[in-house]
Amino acid sequence: MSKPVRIAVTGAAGQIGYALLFRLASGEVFGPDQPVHLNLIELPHAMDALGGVVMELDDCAFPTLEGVTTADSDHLEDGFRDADYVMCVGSVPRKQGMERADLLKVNGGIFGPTGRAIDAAAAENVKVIVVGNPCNTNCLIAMSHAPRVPRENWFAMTRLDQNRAKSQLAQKAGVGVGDVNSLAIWGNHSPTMYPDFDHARIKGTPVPQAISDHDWLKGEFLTTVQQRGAAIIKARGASSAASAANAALDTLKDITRPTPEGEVFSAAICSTGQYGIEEGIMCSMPLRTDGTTWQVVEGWEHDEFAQAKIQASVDELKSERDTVRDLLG
Ligand SMILES: NC(=O)c1ccc[n+]([C@@H]2O[C@H](COP(=O)([O-])OP(=O)(O)OC[C@H]3O[C@@H](n4cnc5c(N)ncnc54)[C@H](O)[C@@H]3O)[C@@H](O)[C@H]2O)c1
Ligand SMILES: O=C(O)C[C@H](O)C(=O)O
Repeated sequence: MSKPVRIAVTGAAGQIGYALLFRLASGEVFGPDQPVHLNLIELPHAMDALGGVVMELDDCAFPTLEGVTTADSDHLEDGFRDADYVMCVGSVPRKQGMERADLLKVNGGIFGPTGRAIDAAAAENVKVIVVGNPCNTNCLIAMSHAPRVPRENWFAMTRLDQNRAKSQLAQKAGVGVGDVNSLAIWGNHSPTMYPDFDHARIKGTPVPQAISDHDWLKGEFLTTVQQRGAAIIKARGASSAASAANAALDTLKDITRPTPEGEVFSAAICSTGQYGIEEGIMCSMPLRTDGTTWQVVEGWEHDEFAQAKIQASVDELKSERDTVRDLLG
């Protein structure tokens, strides 16, 4: 049996964790012939609950699950040891009436210790996906405490927003979601995010030609995607979990498999100045990869409307970064 891929998941006993772990263990991401080892991390008081999740993982009898290691948040290095991938879910979700940025006060302090422990214990080429909100800025915090880990190995999750935008466009156009391609999310995982409909395609046709209702594109479409998280909290009484876990798995697939022709994937990455976006902020952009090395898709042109929307989200990211200066390494 080949060497297992080791995936660490923080917050493993939470809602998203419960929707995520069994799919990871089943071989969905790395295939039926690639064993996986799960490193599961939780708060001390949640370790018993995590033990129950581990029992259920055992009881699924997944041939691809080589083993499980558990650690509490007082022993983070044990939890991240030799991890090839880290999925940082562990954090507090918002309640109705809150913005994700309001979570910085309660969640921001998690990600400095997380970054230091990843730096100390994870595998040499570890790749980190931050889900915990506000995910862009939490990722920036963790990354700033992990100088050993290349900047290009850090991702904050905006794939849920991409999935949401594709679904809305497909429904509006009366097509299957698989007919919608090249939809990228720019900026912050917040109400300022910009789903870039200009560069998306429906059955190969640019969206502004496939959907003639441009007022809808510039209005209800944007606000539906931007406010979807809050809408789900209002409807469910809890924040998204299964769709978030699905997007986390999509992100793991996105960064480990070649991007199909005509497609892009969205994740917030550490800007190196692409599109004039200030270096060093974690900004969602259109990406493509050969399965090993990713690039930002260059050369997309934006009209004034799009430029203003993207700039507003970039400005918000800069403001959040300034807010957490004391938490940065
Ligand atoms: N980026 C996205 O698109 C997206 C989508 C959905 C949810 N989220 C965010 O994901 C996070 C988790 O959401 P959830 O619904 O799973 O919440 P949850 O409360 O159900 O689970 C969170 C788990 O994290 C654990 N935890 C808290 N602090 C921890 C720490 N320091 N170390 C390890 N574990 C810790 C808790 O014990 C809990 O079990 C929230 O911040 C939420 O806002 C992001
Ligand atoms: O909106 C939230 O707080 C949860 C998550 O970020 C989402 O987009 O569903």
